[in-house]
Amino acid sequence: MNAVTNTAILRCALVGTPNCGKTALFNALTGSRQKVANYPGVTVERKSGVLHTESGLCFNIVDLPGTYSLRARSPDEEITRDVILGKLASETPPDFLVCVADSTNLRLALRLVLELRRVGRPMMLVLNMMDIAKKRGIEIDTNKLSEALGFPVVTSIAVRKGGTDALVKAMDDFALTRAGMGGVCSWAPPNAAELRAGQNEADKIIRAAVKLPAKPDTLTTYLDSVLLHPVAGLICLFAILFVMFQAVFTWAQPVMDGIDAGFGILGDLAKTYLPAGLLQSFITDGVIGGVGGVIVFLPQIVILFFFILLLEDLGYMARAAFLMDRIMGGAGLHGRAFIPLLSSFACAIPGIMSTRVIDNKKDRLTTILVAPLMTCSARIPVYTLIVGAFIPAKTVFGFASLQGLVMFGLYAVGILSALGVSFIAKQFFWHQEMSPPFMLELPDYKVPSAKSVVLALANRATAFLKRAGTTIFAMTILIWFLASFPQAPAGATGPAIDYSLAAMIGQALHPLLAPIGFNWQISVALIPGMAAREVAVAALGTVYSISGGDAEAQIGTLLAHQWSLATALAFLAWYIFAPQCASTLAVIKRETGSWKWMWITFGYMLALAYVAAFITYHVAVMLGAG
Ligand SMILES: Nc1nc2c(ncn2[C@@H]2O[C@H](COP(=O)(O)OP(=O)(O)OP(=O)(O)O)[C@@H](O)[C@H]2O)c(=O)[nH]1
Ligand SMILES: [Mg+2]
Repeated sequence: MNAVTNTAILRCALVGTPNCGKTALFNALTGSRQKVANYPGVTVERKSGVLHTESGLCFNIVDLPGTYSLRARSPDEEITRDVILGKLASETPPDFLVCVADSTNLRLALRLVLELRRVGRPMMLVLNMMDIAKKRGIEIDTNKLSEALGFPVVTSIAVRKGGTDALVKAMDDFALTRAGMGGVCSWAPPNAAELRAGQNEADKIIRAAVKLPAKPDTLTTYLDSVLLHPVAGLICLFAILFVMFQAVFTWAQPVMDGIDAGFGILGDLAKTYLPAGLLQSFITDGVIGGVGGVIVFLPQIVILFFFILLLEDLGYMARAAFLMDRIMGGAGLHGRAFIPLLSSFACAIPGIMSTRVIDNKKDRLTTILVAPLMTCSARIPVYTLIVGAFIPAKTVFGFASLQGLVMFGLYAVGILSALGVSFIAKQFFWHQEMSPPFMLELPDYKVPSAKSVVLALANRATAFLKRAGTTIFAMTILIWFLASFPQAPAGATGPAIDYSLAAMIGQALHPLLAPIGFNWQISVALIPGMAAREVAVAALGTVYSISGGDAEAQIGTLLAHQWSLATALAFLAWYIFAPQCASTLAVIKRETGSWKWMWITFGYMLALAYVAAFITYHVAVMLGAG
């Protein structure tokens, strides 16, 4: 046996069934901040991190997507299988496997563990979620379990401080006693008899080592009787979504006003202390009018994510998927599409990536095709700006804010059009094939951990601010430059911006966009808006403040004076559909491996955007909103 030197790096992979807490363990061991949530299929990529233990060993830990078996069906499960079997050319195979099991669901876990044992890689087992198992009165004899399995077994609580100490110690011991790990690795898909034998052995081991309580988890059973009820459940789902959107609109307002006032003071300071001229214009019109105009929306984004994170951690998301399965199935969407589509409320990019959990290729493509129609958080600034400027802040039905309702409506149109497009795609591309039945394990409800919600929120907020400071800032500089140069000739009478490059570009595009009610200022905001949707807000802010709008006025007030209601509504309609985000298109190309699907998405969204804006504009004008 080779001796393990203290400088050796040991590669280990975290393997287990979906939702057993692999990523929570990975984060605890390596100090990473990968996404953890209470539903199966959160992790869809391999991620690695490093753990240095007190004894001086160094582990390279790989977190993998969850899987029930090595007979991979979906792209995320294939990643796990390939890493375990060492089939990835780009990656050294793991030295050993750390199997992670949900202690409250050992039967499922052991089936995978026994399958993994046959692969022949050195392995150990971690019984995670021991806190929940204890609370439920599940008793597990780890010594007996280890004896029956033939490798070490330890317990852990991934989400508690110190909850992984025993695991780290066991990993150290394991590495030191099994120096020079390697071993032959082979795997062939098990046949029916082998599968049955595996389940029998798992049951036998459980009988010997586990004592289950007489009473199962009553809280989950009780909550599910309401939340999964075909009628009461749907009512709850819609009530939750309604509260969420009302909150995004009303709770955020005071903080947004505060931030806005802050930028107002900064603008005044810049005006007072900077000499009038290009630098002053750059700071007030470009940076404050543009980037500041986007940062104002941080509170709304934080509130939206707060709700999403809470529901994810609670274990509600998989229930919502279950409830929506019938409706989605009618539109030709697989039940498993729900979570990817829901993640797309945050951003279409992780949404599209999480379609990897869908095993049927056609179902996966349909989901990718419609994911960008879900209202991502980058649309929030655009929607809020227009809704805030054009829809009166009234209370209707005695309790609901009209602006909140309109916002809810915009989201609803996004969802309905996603259902419509998937229905048509199903007919058009794959002639209504039957989807395989929907199977998604429902996780137990868990009390969300305040720490993980706060950390995840901080992550989201930083990401948003970083975007504002990079992409949006860069695009704002571009717009400011285009809108400021060339400068007006001496003796010019009109506003300086009319002589600028921006005006030239805007005027050139205008004939194309005039039929949908867009003026040249909007036209010029659309191209840099491809970098990120919020850029449109920054761009309008910059263009209108350079146009010599009242410097003190908020961009919303300016727009309310400059645009007709019909134009504002057409702009909203455009933003529901427009393929305004280049990164989303790039991810579609990467995930489908073809340019074709990227162009199909781009084309159909552009066509929908144009048609929707056209109809909205002309109907609004006919109704007298022109
Ligand atoms: N109470 C408790 N909750 C835990 C523990 N470990 C994980 N969780 C929670 O269990 C849920 C699932 O955790 P994840 O780490 O996302 O699970 P995963 O195995 O990575 O899931 P996939 O990536 O979907 O395969 C989350 O809500 C975690 O906060 C634990 O030891 N105790
Ligand atoms: Mg995970």
